[in-house]
Amino acid sequence: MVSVQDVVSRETMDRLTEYVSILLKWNKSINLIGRATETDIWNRHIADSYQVFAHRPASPTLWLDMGAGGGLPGIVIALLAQELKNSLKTVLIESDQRKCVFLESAARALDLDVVVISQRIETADSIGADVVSARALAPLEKLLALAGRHRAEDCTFLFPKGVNHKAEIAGSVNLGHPQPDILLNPVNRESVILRYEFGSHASD
Ligand SMILES: C[S@@+](CC[C@H](N)C(=O)[O-])C[C@H]1O[C@@H](n2cnc3c(N)ncnc32)[C@H](O)[C@@H]1O
Repeated sequence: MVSVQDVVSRETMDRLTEYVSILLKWNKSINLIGRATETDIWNRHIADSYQVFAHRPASPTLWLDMGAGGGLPGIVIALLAQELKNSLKTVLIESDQRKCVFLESAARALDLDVVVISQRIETADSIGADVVSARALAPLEKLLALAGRHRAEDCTFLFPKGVNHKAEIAGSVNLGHPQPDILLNPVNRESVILRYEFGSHASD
């Protein structure tokens, strides 16, 4: 099993620990993560989010996480990016206003370069992101349509998906979408990360 502790600095680990503590505190009043997953939060949520970050393209500048919920993976990505000291801005779109209050509060407490947009993805102004992620948001065809309106010409999509990913991919390919790379997720053998690359990202 991959342990986040083994791959990030002590300082980043402390900041992740602070995020976990804020998330668990707010989870008492807002449903940010399933109660049953609280005791396994490092594996089920933090390490799982780390896997999305691990598959980023070279030097991303604007990362959009759609349906950010409690900041998984968006807040974790913004935290991990600080360690690399490259200037990544992270945009989180979330339609639930209470979750947006949480996201803004967590980003402030952790001093992160994060913009929270409290709107539906379908109606938000186009972001022009060079990375778009979404975890547990929607079926693949819908994700592709939502991400498509927010991407820059050169862009990478990273979508964690579960056991039904093969059927979802087949359905989307039938509708004319490209075949994604299927990246194994060492944290959870039943899940994968689907990667789509466009423009210059396709030739990286
Ligand atoms: C199942 S939760 C997943 C949250 C987080 N990504 C995670 O993995 O824990 C889906 C989130 O997407 C938000 N959401 C659903 N449809 C949306 C839309 N059309 N625009 C913006 N947010 C949306 C919901 O409010 C919810 O917080």
